[in-house]
Amino acid sequence: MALASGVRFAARALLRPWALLRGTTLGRTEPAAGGGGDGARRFGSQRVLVEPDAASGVAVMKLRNPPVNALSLELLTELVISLEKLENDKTFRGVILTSDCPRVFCAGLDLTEICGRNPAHCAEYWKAMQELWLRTYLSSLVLVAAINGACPAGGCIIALSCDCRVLADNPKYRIGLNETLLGIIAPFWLKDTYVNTIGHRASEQALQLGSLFPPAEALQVGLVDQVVPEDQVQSTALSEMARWLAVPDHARQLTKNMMRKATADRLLRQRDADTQNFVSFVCRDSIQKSLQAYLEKLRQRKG
Ligand SMILES: CCCCCC/C=C/CC(=O)SCCNC(=O)CCNC(=O)[C@H](O)C(C)(C)COP(=O)(O)OP(=O)(O)OC[C@H]1O[C@@H](n2cnc3c(N)ncnc32)[C@H](O)[C@@H]1OP(=O)(O)O
Repeated sequence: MALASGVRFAARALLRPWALLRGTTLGRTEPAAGGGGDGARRFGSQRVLVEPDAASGVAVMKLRNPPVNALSLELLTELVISLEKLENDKTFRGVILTSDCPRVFCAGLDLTEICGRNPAHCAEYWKAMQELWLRTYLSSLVLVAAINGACPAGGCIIALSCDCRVLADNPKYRIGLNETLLGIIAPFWLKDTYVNTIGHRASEQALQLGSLFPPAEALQVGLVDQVVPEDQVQSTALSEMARWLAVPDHARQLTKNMMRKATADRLLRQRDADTQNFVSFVCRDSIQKSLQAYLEKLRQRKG
């Protein structure tokens, strides 16, 4: 597919600077605990743990960037590489995306990547964020999000880019796009992803209010597909996966592409402008002050 190869090309161009991966050990393979054959070997990188099961064709991909899985440049890059590796291996048809950090699925953008940084760094960072979204949103694999913790902002977008979402039933595990509460604005492709999932009116309200939905409300508004007790998140994600994998791949993939291509194309057409817009916005003094104040509040909230 032209679009897929375009995205792959862009990813390669983006990912060529390997120096980016400070201290990563990409491609490392090690036996899973208690594991034996190939199907039980896990691989991944410092911040993304991949547990592949060749027999079922499903891999579990765990985010492990403690304490809160903030989307640092390294984590974004490692996620894209891990996903590409699985997509290129015909053994795999599905990925369950989950967190290795207790109580948090993903805290969204790593605010330290855009606070007090120069415009070039902010641009590089935003391109990596765009790339991860394009990759997940258009992935040929079935992606199921097993949301085992809080899931604000960029974390929510990663979950919404999956095909299906299972959320643990814990009132602290809220999900949504809360950008306005930080004094920032969700870019159009985050908004589009929201609208495609929960509809225009619900998005209009939730985006303006910066709503973070607790599980029952998230289910009601359609942000997640199932809410289950915490100890059943993984098994429910596997059952969901089986349901999706029962459909022939080619028909499901073409249908997914038909549903999502226009939204992705919109970003692909104006990627540079979106990057420039992001950089000039976050580098404003007033926005830097808001972000600093928000980070400070997060730090003080502790304990
Ligand atoms: C055209 C303009 C376009 C702009 C587009 C911008 C798009 C933005 C999308 C985003 O993703 S913005 C980021 C929004 N994220 C949040 O608001 C989440 C903030 N975090 C939390 O609410 C909580 O941390 C949590 C995720 C609910 C977890 O709570 P918990 O009590 O378990 O941990 P904390 O004690 O709060 O945090 C631990 C530690 O981590 C730091 N931290 C938390 N979130 C972030 C983050 N997003 N980036 C960087 N650092 C973060 C926090 O400050 C603590 O640090 P410390 O040094 O240990 O005190």
